[in-house]
Amino acid sequence: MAMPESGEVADERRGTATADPAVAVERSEADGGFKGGGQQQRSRFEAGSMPGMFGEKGEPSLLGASEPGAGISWEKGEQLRRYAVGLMSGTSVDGIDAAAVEIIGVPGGDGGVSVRLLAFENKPYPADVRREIFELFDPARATVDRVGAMNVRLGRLYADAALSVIGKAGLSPADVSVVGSHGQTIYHAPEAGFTVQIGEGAVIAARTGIPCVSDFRPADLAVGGQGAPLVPFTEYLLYREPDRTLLLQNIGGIGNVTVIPAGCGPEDVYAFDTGPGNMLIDGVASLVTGGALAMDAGGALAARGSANETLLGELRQDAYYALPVPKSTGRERFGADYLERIVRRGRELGLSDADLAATVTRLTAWSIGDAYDRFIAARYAADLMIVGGGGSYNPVLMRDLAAEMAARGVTVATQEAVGGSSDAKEAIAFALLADYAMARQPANLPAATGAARPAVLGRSRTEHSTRLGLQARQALLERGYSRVRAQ
Ligand SMILES: Nc1ncnc2c1ncn2[C@@H]1O[C@H](COP(=O)(O)OP(=O)(O)OP(=O)(O)O)[C@@H](O)[C@H]1O
Ligand SMILES: CC(=O)N[C@H]1[C@@H]2OC[C@@H](O2)[C@@H](O)[C@@H]1O[C@H](C)C(=O)O
Repeated sequence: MAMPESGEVADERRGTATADPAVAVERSEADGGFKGGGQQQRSRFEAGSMPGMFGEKGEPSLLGASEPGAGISWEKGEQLRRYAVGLMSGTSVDGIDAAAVEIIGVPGGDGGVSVRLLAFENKPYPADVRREIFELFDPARATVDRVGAMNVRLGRLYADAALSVIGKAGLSPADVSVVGSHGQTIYHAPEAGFTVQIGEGAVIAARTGIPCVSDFRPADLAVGGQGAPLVPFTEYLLYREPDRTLLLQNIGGIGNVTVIPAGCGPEDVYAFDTGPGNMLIDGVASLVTGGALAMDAGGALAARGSANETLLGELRQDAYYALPVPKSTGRERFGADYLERIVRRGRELGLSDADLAATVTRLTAWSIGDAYDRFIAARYAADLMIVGGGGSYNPVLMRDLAAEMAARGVTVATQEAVGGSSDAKEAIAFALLADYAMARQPANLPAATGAARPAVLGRSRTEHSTRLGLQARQALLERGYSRVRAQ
């Protein structure tokens, strides 16, 4: 989605936000940052990890006091403060979300970590890039030469997005300890043990001079997980509360929910993909306008139609909804072919464009309520559902979702309403996941992905010729980041 500059958005939203002090997400007055709450709970991941990483209070540091330019600043006895960039390109293929953040705390340490958003940007993909990515979703057209070329082209675009958001945050590349880049998923086949994200990390590292962590998902797949969803680990770190059970619902191309029980440890958190998010809504908007619209902006099309119960009844029968959790999905199931079948059937039933849009919008909302009934309600009564992702900007979808969840006694709020950012959340998550990767700390949640055990995620690329990038990495290594925990 083509978003305005983050500062403007944040300011505008701040005016309308109904900050809920009970939610464990604090927004900095200055810049819309996040700070993790509930960090007092010790966890399996945290307990005893990397003791003495920063020395006892007052002990001389390895590198002395704050070192501007080393990517971090650190004073005696203080916790490590560093800057990181997170890049996310989701299944909607709308572009690159880039977040520059400040991170304080020890990954995997007792005190937890806090993250503050410094700047956010969304860089829409050039039209030809978006078009070609859609072609690469078709395995027959995703030939090695095309995938290889796009891998490098995206690497360059990601690097430029990172440099841009770094500038916007008032930082220079030398200040940044790591870029975490999710990449663009072009195929996701967890049942076959693989997933493919492209956007070459080596290119990002070379072009920015900053170490880059990419390819987060394969390490989880390698230990039996789905490789998705990965954001729940960061949601556990940043959102958990002692007294309320939260559902964090993302509505991107695909919908996914994270269940964060009141007072939970990491082993209690679970998550799964609920089904299509905006994917079908975008698809209908595009199909009925001959490609002129990439989304149903403001839910305008759906608002003019009505959901058709016959078609809905048929779509609800899709086997995905009943599959046991953990589970993840993508365009392989809910992509172009599925959409064409829906539109064909809708036409048979005499539906207008607007009715089709209203029907797939209602289906997305229904799938989230249905997932609650099947996989959550018997275990936890949720206090609040916090919705992020671009779907939260679709008022028709939000209306339908609020109705679904009200029937189940669950209040629905947007990320903005609790001081977060629907746009920036996943990019922030990949900055934090990269920070954990640099610290060689596990960052998957086995209960979310189905992995047999925690795994250190990501593939690191370092630009060795860049003195400051290397220096930043050295500084992290010297503080114990090289310790690999037994798995
Ligand atoms: N103003 C708006 N009105 C309606 N829909 C919107 C609006 N803004 C964004 N969206 C929807 O949000 C989508 C983008 O959401 P988002 O960026 O969260 O997805 P993503 O990160 O690509 O997906 P995923 O989380 O599945 O990887 C758009 O494709 C569109 O459907
Ligand atoms: C394979 C893949 O890219 N999956 C995405 C997708 O988009 C939403 C949902 O499906 C989620 O499972 C995941 O992304 C988020 C960022 C995650 O890993 O948490």
